Amino acid sequence: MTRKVGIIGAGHVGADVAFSLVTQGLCDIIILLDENEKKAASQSLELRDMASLTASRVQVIANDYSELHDADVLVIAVGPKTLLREDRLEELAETRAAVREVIPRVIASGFGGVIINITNPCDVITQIIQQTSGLPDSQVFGTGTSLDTARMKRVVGEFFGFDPKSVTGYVMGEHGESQFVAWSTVTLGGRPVAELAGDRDVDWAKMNDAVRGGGWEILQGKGWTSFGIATATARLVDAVLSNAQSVYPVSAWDEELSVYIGQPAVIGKSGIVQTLQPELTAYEGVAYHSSARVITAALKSEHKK
Ligand SMILES: NC(=O)c1ccc[n+]([C@@H]2O[C@H](COP(=O)([O-])OP(=O)(O)OC[C@H]3O[C@@H](n4cnc5c(N)ncnc54)[C@H](O)[C@@H]3O)[C@@H](O)[C@H]2O)c1
Repeated sequence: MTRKVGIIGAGHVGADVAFSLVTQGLCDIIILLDENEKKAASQSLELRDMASLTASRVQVIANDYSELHDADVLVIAVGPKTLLREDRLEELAETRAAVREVIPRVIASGFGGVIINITNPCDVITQIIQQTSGLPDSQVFGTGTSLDTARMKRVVGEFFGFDPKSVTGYVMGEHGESQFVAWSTVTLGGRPVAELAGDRDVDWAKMNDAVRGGGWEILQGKGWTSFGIATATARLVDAVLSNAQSVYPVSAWDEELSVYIGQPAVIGKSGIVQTLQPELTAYEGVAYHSSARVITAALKSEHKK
């Protein structure tokens, strides 16, 4: 069976997602789309240059929306004119307009696969994509707190001197300023971090800030972030293509709060199989609800103008 993946937005993030998929041989065909057609064509040409060097063959096609009709997965990575903003919500006016322009074209192609959204503000844009597409909410999800969770694993792993892969647990809530590390879920080798810290004086709030501020720190130096999110997205694309039933922290629909928000969810071939709300402490529960309010307020902000 041919595994076909579309990517809209051939900038830093979209191109690095394609690069990850090609180098890891995770799909057979990539459709790269961008309003800057020259850029999408160049990116695809460079990716095709890799064909003789990678283990498996991946076909890359540029700028043809009609090719999406039988794609299994579509990654949204369109961006605003400038990325240098500390709060991702500031991208909303531009990125909302961009997805409202591209999604009807996607649906017109006959696309019926799973949409994975990266574009910021991720949770808000994911909801707009779902509403605009008319696809079931399980078939549309965002990368959400995947990247923040990877950052948390780096911060915690480096603090305790462990491989970040040995850290389990989740960052939850908005992929933005109101996110929080759900410390009660974080373990190292099965032991809760608080227990492992023992008598050490750990500044948990500072660690939380290091996780939340990680993206801004990178943006200030290089102007964009892409390696982490591209790697996380490649894992999610693979989870859909292989019907993995794996758990990832993504922006999934919360039925009770009527909002897309970062939480652990099981990913399979039709998208979200189920969400798995961990048992949070009272403090974390409050943080989750207040983060949901931030996302909802951003969604409603358009109607106030
Ligand atoms: N969710 C996450 O964890 C995460 C991490 C990093 C970046 N991002 C977000 O990803 C997005 C892309 O970032 P980037 O660094 O690749 O930006 P970029 O400027 O390098 O690329 C964005 C691309 O989108 C294209 N584009 C804009 N409007 C379009 C439209 N209507 N149709 C087709 N193409 C369009 C642009 O031409 C450009 O090539 C941003 O919103 C950024 O904030 C999210």
